[in-house]
Parts: sequence; C-alpha cells; structure tokens
Amino acid sequence: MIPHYRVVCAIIHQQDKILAVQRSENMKLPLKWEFPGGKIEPNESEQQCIQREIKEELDIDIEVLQRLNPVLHDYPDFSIELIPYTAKYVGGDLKLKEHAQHRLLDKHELQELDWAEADVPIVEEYLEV
Ligand SMILES: Nc1nc2c([nH]c(=O)n2[C@@H]2O[C@H](COP(=O)(O)OP(=O)(O)OP(=O)(O)O)[C@@H](O)[C@H]2O)c(=O)[nH]1
Repeated sequence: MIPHYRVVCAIIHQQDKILAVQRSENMKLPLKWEFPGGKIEPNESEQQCIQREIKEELDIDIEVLQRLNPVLHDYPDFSIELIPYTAKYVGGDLKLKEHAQHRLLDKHELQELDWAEADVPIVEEYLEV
C-alpha cells in the first residue's frame, strides 16, 4: 500500500499578490512550486495545521479565510488529499526554512509556474473564483 497523506495548504494574499514557494532539490517533488502547508498531525484541526505549518516554514502570521475544494491526487509513490485555504498575510518577516525560493505573484502569473501536479486544479479553481 502506498502512503496517503492529508495535507493543508494556504493561498496567502499579501496586498494584491499571492505567495508561492518552490520545493528544494532535496524534498519530494523537487523544484516544484506549491502553496505552503503540510501534513495534518493526529488530533489537529485543518486550521491549526495551517497556522503551525506557516509559522514553521515561513515564520509569518496569517489569518485563515476560506476553505476551497480539496483535491485527491495519486503520485506514483504516495497519494494525497490536498485541502486549500485562502489566507491573508498579517505580519512578520518571511524567512524560508525549507523551500528553495518564494515569489509574490499577480493572479494572472500563477499559471506560469511549474506546479506540483496536485496543485494544478487548485490554481485553476482559484482563478475562476
Ligand atoms: N505543503 C504542500 N505540499 C504539497 C502541495 N502539493 C503537493 O503535492 N504537496 C505534497 O504533499 C506532501 C506533504 O507535504 P509536506 O510539506 O508535509 O511534506 P514534507 O515537507 O514532509 O515532505 P518530505 O516527506 O519530503 O519531508 C509533500 O510530499 C508534497 O509534495 C502543496 O501545495 N503544499
């Protein structure tokens, strides 16, 4: 059986821009772009998970806004349920703890990135909102 993960990610707005982060070479899905987030731990709510992961990975504070539709995706060696939330940047200086780089993008630039496959439908749905 391949592992299945429940992963929460945040589409974070900072003024008119949206934050995207690039996975580093030594992570799974190397150099793919994603929304920051991570696996839900036991006894943790989705909202607690996203707050914790954003603090750990980026050291910024966010306000969680709206849950969007989850995506089920099968990668060759694991499967995920990826649950996106929109969120607003509230404060703190962004420090990348795990990722290779970050970009703040206009909405129309999002589709230019090489997204992790599970994120593609999320970007598409977000652009329709
Ligand atoms: N955080 C996040 N993970 C995503 C996204 N899209 C996507 O396929 N994933 C996958 O979901 C998995 C879980 O995320 P994670 O951020 O906790 O993974 P991790 O650092 O523990 O990876 P690792 O197992 O290599 O240490 C990762 O393998 C990642 O590739 C996304 O938009 N955000």
